[in-house]
Amino acid sequence: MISEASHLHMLFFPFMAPDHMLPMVDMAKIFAARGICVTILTTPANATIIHPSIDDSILLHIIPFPSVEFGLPSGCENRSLIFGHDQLINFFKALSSLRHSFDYVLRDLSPDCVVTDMFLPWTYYVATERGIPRLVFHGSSNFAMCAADAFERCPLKVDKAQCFVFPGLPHHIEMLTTQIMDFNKFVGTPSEIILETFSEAMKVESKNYGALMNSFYVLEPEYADHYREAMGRAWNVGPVSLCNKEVTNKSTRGGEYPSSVNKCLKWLDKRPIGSVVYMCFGSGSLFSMEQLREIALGLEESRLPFVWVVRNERDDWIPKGYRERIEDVGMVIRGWAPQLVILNHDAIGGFVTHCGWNSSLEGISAGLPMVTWPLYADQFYNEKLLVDILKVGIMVGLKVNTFNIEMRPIVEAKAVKTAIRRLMGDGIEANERRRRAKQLGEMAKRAVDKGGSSYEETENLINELIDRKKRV
Ligand SMILES: O=c1ccn([C@@H]2O[C@H](COP(=O)(O)OP(=O)(O)O[C@H]3O[C@H](CO)[C@@H](O)[C@H](O)[C@H]3O)[C@@H](O)[C@H]2O)c(=O)[nH]1
Repeated sequence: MISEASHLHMLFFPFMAPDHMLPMVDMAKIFAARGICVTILTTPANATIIHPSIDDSILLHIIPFPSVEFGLPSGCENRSLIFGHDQLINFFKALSSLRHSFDYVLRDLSPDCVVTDMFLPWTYYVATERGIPRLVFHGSSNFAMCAADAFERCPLKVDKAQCFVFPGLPHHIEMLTTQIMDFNKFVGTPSEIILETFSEAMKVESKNYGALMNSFYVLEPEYADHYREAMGRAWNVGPVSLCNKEVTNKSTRGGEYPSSVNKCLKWLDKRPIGSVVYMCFGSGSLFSMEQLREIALGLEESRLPFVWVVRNERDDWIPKGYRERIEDVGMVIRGWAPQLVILNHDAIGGFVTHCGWNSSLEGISAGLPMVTWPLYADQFYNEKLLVDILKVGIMVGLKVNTFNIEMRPIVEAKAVKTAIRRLMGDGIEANERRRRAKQLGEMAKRAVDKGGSSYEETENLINELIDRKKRV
């Protein structure tokens, strides 16, 4: 039946932010590689980021983005360029105004289905009015989705309680209330726009055709099942980043081939296998100067080789004489790092991550044990999965889920050093963690290979859509 795939047309419309665009473009590539006719819908500035990472098998359809009309600087079309609440509100308003353009695109291209981001809930209504099924992409793990759902449904949320036990989940999961992402805290604050978008997304959640998950069944089987029982149909087609096989694919994933790739590879090639720690906190996480200084000292005191990605632009956190002292052991990358290239280099032996879902899954796919350092959003859920369920993580011990840099307790250099040394050590505990991580990495690769669970789930969805197309 898959030979009929070329007649099927899927339209992908990612939310414009690196953490959502990267996996959705990977997903689009996975379906294109199976012979589906795939179009990615985006705006001019985002098209220049996506273009280097796709080939002719995928069409890019570009619609204008009304930045200036909504009080944003010209060309400001991606959440990574948004500063402050006013801009965030304007960005979401500008996004909603794309409704009409989206409708015209559906009219002109008549795709057989659309895959759109959860942050674009209005796409459900537009697609439904045109009789086109909408698949949603959330960007989170099954575990995080189920935990968030259990929390939202629970009438017994008590603000002052220290601990929250998630009702109805397959495992006994408890977390400090301060670690839970509670959108209700946004009521009456400038971040209310996120709560509104989230509420809109939840309204259509059970009406969607289903969800495309960037995960694989055997990673979190109880939660993949629980998601389907509690929230709706879903296809686990990941880890999607594994579709980037060559170094060039891995490096152009965030846009142009970054200049740091060759420098990084040269540096890593000189290190022994499994000896280097890689530390990165995702596409948008910034730290206070004090925290950066503590990290810098902790890395240095660990006496282990490291690659550390720093997104802050200021550099007054750099301790005196630091650059010279670490010259032979450490590499600090400012801005954007070729993460997939680094994680999959033999020299890397451990990953310090903020537990964004993409990074968590990329670490799993690379077979690496991790130090977990969650900051906000779903990251504390992902930490639970990595540490308590999969047992491949060591917590650094953060207890407050907050976007506010100043509200975060400081992790001191000594704690950074201790966590890293435990991660990279060669005692029984560290070796066991390493063994499990390696095993998960192999499972991830098997899942996306022919006959694996993600390969099969992708095929099942394609066949179902082909059947549907024949019926309508
Ligand atoms: O220098 C960098 C930094 C990031 N990345 C890539 O960017 C993505 C980052 O995604 P993620 O690890 O999920 O982190 P965030 O950017 O922080 O992601 C946001 O979106 C995720 C998916 O919804 C959530 O799980 C997180 O909590 C939320 O912060 C990954 O693919 C990385 O490989 C790079 O390639 N180079």
